[in-house]
Amino acid sequence: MTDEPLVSLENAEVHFEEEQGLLDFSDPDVVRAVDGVSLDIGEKDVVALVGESGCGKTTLGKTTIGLQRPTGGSVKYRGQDIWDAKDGTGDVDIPYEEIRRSLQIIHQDPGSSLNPNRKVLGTLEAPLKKWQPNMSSGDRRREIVRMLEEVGMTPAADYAGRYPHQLSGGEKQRVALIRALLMDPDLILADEAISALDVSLRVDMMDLMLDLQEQFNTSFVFVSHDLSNARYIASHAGGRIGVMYLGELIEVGPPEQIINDPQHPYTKVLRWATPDLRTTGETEAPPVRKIDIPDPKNPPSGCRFHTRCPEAREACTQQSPASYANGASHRVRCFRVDDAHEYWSSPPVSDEPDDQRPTEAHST
Ligand SMILES: Nc1ncnc2c1ncn2[C@@H]1O[C@H](COP(=O)(O)OP(=O)(O)OP(=O)(O)O)[C@@H](O)[C@H]1O
Repeated sequence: MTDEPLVSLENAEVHFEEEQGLLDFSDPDVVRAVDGVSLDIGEKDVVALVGESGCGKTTLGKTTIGLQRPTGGSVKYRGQDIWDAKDGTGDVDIPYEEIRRSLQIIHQDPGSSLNPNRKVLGTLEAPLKKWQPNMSSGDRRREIVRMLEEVGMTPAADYAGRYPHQLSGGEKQRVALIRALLMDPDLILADEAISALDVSLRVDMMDLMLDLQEQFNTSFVFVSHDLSNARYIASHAGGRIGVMYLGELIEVGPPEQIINDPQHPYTKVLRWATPDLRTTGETEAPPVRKIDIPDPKNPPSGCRFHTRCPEAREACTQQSPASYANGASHRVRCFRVDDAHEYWSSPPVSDEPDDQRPTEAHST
């Protein structure tokens, strides 16, 4: 990693206002999809984002690559605020076009991101024509053949002439991956890029991404709801796992730390919920006080996990934990990593019904 992060999020938030009917005059509900997330991504870095459905992984991933405008905080590419570059405000050192090319995405469903009426050759020629207009047609084709062979789609000439419906799910995803790589990106967001594939093909696809990541010196943000897959990618790439809960990044660190010695009680729940990662001492019952996930439109006050957390104390209901450093590359949003915090002298929470507790929305 160089000193300047490739992408840097500072206190980023994305709050979505729910759509309302014309004759609804009340204030719209707001979903806090991403809240107060700070994260640096370096060159050749890999961050696997995990968490339950709806916790904000995709929104955070899209914010990281400049596809989602944050409603608060900042997102910078090599020190350049992405949205200042887009809007032409302030001193723009890196043009938006350059940022757009450098930050790419591959989607969960490659079928819908490939034009059904375009052969593979046409799909892959488009980015080269746009970003390398001086490249001769022959060189373009040579490059595409080389990439198809690289990802195991041989004979390449045969695959180049196929339409998306003539490809398997894994082959479509490989074409989407080549298309992103042909832009010569610095960072690729792989948004649940393997979840639609047959289980037997997922490891192959992850291995391919790891190979290409290494070969092209690309950084990856890998979004997954599966902690095992996140561990596989992050540990093979020497990267990190980031755990999200209700819009917040509650723990981020090296995979072996996150899996073998998680510090946030919610990370322990995720590990418990992943059968092949459960440790022998773990119980049959999930390590939570309550199963129900709170409504992201009305998240709990203080620590968002306190309503389910078996370790929660009164302090957790009142204050939102900072992101504490716990070693060089490990951060945790939980008072328990701060030996001096008043949490330790505060009484355990009583299990009164949630509706008797103040929420952020009600208490402000
Ligand atoms: N464009 C939008 N408008 C309104 N709400 C949105 C929008 N996009 C996402 N949300 C809401 O923001 C929250 C986070 O969604 P997001 O898709 O980022 O979560 P996720 O962790 O990726 O979920 P999943 O694993 O189910 O894809 C959810 O409550 C979702 O309904």
